Amino acid sequence: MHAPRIQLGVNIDHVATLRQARGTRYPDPVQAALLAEEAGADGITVHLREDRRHIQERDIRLLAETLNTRMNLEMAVTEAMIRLAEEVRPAHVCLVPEKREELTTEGGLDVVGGFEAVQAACRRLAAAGSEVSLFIDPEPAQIEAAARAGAPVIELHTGAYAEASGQAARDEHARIAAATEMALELGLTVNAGHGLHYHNVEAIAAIGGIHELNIGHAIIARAMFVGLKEAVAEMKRLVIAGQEAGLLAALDEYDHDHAHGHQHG
Ligand SMILES: CC(=O)[C@@H](O)[C@H](O)COP(=O)(O)O
Ligand SMILES: NCC(=O)COP(=O)(O)O
Repeated sequence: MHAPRIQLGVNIDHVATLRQARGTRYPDPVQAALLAEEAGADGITVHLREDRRHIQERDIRLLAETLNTRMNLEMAVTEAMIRLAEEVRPAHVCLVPEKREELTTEGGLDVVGGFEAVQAACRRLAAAGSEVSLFIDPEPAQIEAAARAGAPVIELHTGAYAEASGQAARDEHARIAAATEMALELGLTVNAGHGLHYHNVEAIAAIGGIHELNIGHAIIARAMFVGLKEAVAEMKRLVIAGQEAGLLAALDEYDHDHAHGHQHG
């Protein structure tokens, strides 16, 4: 059973968090991005927040000129952010919700409630050459609206899964797996992210059909102790191992069903 190798997008926001803590030039997120690429990152994700708490416009412009892989620019659905993306033209733009008082992204984008604005943003950003993804909760209504809005990609919010444990975590995992299956049937590319770390990532990577995982906070935290390149390489090994385990499980299930006469569509 062959599947395209799952991709790892490394989010470098929190390198910038450390820089902004003192207003110094270091650590430079651009340097971090190039090191992450050397360690195997398939892309670099950056969230330009309206309150500029970490990533700055300067970072975005320099990354656009220096990355060897591809930039995934996360941003709110605002006129200012859309105009910046139309100017910078990143390979990918991920539309995310933003509340100034939030510690981190709390929920998925409400595509259903803000359909016209999201659809218009998808059109403008696609016209500028960016591939648009919508950061949404694993909810059927939001997935259907995302497809209708014209986004070719969704990123499933894994925050609830990451915060849960025991049966609740298993339930959230099943919710993400079902959302992935529904989205694939609608022809969407499915990414996932938020709150993933070294102990919960493999189960998400094992979900069949997931194209990319975007992971940041846990990698940057690990880098404090092992260095950024090792932290990225370790996460990439886990993500690939997770996908392989998922493929093997699917193959075992196929062989079992086949041996017992179940026909597959
Ligand atoms: C959308 C998402 O889940 C993250 O990529 C986002 O960047 C979180 O915001 P902070 O990076 O500010 O925690
Ligand atoms: N979209 C998720 C992302 O880019 C990274 O989220 P996190 O790993 O920092 O929680």
